[in-house]
Amino acid sequence: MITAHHLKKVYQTGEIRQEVIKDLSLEISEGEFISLVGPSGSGKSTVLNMLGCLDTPTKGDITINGSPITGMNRTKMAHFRGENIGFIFQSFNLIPVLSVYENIEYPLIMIQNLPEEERKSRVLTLLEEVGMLDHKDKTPDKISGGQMQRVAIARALVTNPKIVFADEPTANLDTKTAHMIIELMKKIQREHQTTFVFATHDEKIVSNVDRLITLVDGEIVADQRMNK
Ligand SMILES: Nc1ncnc2c1ncn2[C@@H]1O[C@H](COP(=O)(O)OP(=O)(O)OP(=O)(O)O)[C@@H](O)[C@H]1O
Repeated sequence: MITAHHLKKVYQTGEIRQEVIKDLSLEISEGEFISLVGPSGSGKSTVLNMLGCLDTPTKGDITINGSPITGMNRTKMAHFRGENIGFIFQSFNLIPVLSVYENIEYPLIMIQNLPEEERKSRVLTLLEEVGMLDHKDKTPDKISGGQMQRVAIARALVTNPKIVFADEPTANLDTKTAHMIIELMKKIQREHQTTFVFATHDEKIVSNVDRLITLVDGEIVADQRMNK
């Protein structure tokens, strides 16, 4: 479903040139639940952003669901991302002036011709699924961090993406809430066959993954499939 071949990423900031990813190849199958671990600065976010169409590699090719995404122009890529990919961020990135319901509904505004009833039904189903139906009219400042991340998960899923990337989704949460968030993502992966790829520092919270990819200095140093 995702194939990345010989990815290279160089950041150029003024005079400083930093080769963060040198030569990374990776294949991800449909429905996998993958954790990308590694020390700070090892390139986890860079890899997620490239696979998730938020950034482009300096060199190399990425194909998602048979579509070559490297080479797409920005508009085409944004469109592709909107239809195929969900994102969850460390800092939740909810819109403060919108209610929980409206935050989840927001990505659907980008999808034209979606009947009002379908829109409403998707949002309500997800609110139920992430356990936030009772809080649907609150603004983000009235709910806890764990609840904000539940809303962000629902928002990432509302477009029915086949792939969800999560960048340190539990970093701002206590250990118990972090476990609950991972369990929730796992449940959604089981029920919807959504592919999840999440980056984390914390190997303790990844006991439930199918596959653990370890990155050091922009290179995959281990790629383990976990037996259950
Ligand atoms: N937009 C950018 N411009 C310049 N350098 C960048 C940029 N983004 C990341 N870097 C550098 O690339 C390296 C890898 O960063 P990246 O955020 O991908 O690592 P990470 O493993 O996700 O780290 P962390 O766990 O701290 O989030 C770091 O040295 C970082 O400073």
